[in-house]
Amino acid sequence: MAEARTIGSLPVPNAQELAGNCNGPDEQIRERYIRPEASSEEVINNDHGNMSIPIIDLNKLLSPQSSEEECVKLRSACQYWGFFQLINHGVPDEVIANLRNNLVEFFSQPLDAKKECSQLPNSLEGYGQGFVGSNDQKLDWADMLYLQVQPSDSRDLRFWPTYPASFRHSIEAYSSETENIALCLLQFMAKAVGVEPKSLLSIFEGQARGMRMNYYPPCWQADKVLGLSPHTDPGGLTLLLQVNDVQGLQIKRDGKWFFVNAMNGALLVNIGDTLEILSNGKFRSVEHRAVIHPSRERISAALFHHPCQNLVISPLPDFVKDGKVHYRTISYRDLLTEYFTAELDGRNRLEKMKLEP
Ligand SMILES: O=C(O)CCC(=O)C(=O)O
Ligand SMILES: [Fe+2]
Repeated sequence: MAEARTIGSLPVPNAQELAGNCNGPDEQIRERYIRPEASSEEVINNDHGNMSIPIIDLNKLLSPQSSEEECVKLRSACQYWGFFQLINHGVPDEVIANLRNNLVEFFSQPLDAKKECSQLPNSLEGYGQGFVGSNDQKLDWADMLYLQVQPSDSRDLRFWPTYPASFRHSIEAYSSETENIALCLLQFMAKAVGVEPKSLLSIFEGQARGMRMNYYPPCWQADKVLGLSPHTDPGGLTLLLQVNDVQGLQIKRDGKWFFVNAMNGALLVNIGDTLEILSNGKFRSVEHRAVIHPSRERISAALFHHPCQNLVISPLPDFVKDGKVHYRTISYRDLLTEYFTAELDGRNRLEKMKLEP
């Protein structure tokens, strides 16, 4: 997201270092990291039946005998959950394993080594923390490495780690193996709701993709902090890979948080704001957050698919069959600027764009 390159953020401590220095019962967590909502809101941990997020099989979508039935599941997943676990996605195990190993190794280096790819002033690309706009903003218990990965000529290699030696190659391989997954899903999503597949495809084909690799250090008072504040993703589809075996993603449904048990080998897919608006609300961009483990680090990698920077987003005519437009028009640039800087978090930003029924 080009905006990530032009938005300056206030410097804040490195969370991994902070955690390393204060991980004992005698230490107080700094005030700016204390988040009462981390433990005050109800969390559903039940992973059975209609309480668990849907599983979609890409193979079944692609085979003529099962496609229609799987499309019905996909439609329901996009309408009611905004999230699903994608299995049989075709990304080779080895490509995922290499990325996983390299990420674990990258984050386990001493801080000085990671600082070789530090964010620069006025940019969120590179190694550092998420956007911080004021000195009293609450802080997330996390560090990140954000890279623009596609198109390949937009890469800024200053921020691409050179250690481990195979890291750049791993990101490249993962990025190219996942290239068509989101585009393919978009076509099935359109088909599932009776819309011409080209309508969504043409908006995302060949556009920018960015990868946000999140590092969540453990915290002995894990229920007092948050790894990633509640938010919705701004773009089209996000492919989220849980890198190690520590769970921590929660999504909001009917006012309650649901703990997601990411399946090993699956990719978590979620819908971003742009897709909710384009689909006139048919597909839902769902609020999610990351929580912290008391004794183990957690790593995740989110691959964001963006539309063209200059896109002016409004519901597509194919999705406005009943004649009612439910969202205001907004440029993607403004949407991104709001994502990075606005005070509104969670779904509130998106709610503001809704027109009165
Ligand atoms: O770490 C996670 O599970 C969530 C990451 C996420 O939502 C993001 O990077 O936008
Ligand atoms: Fe997200």
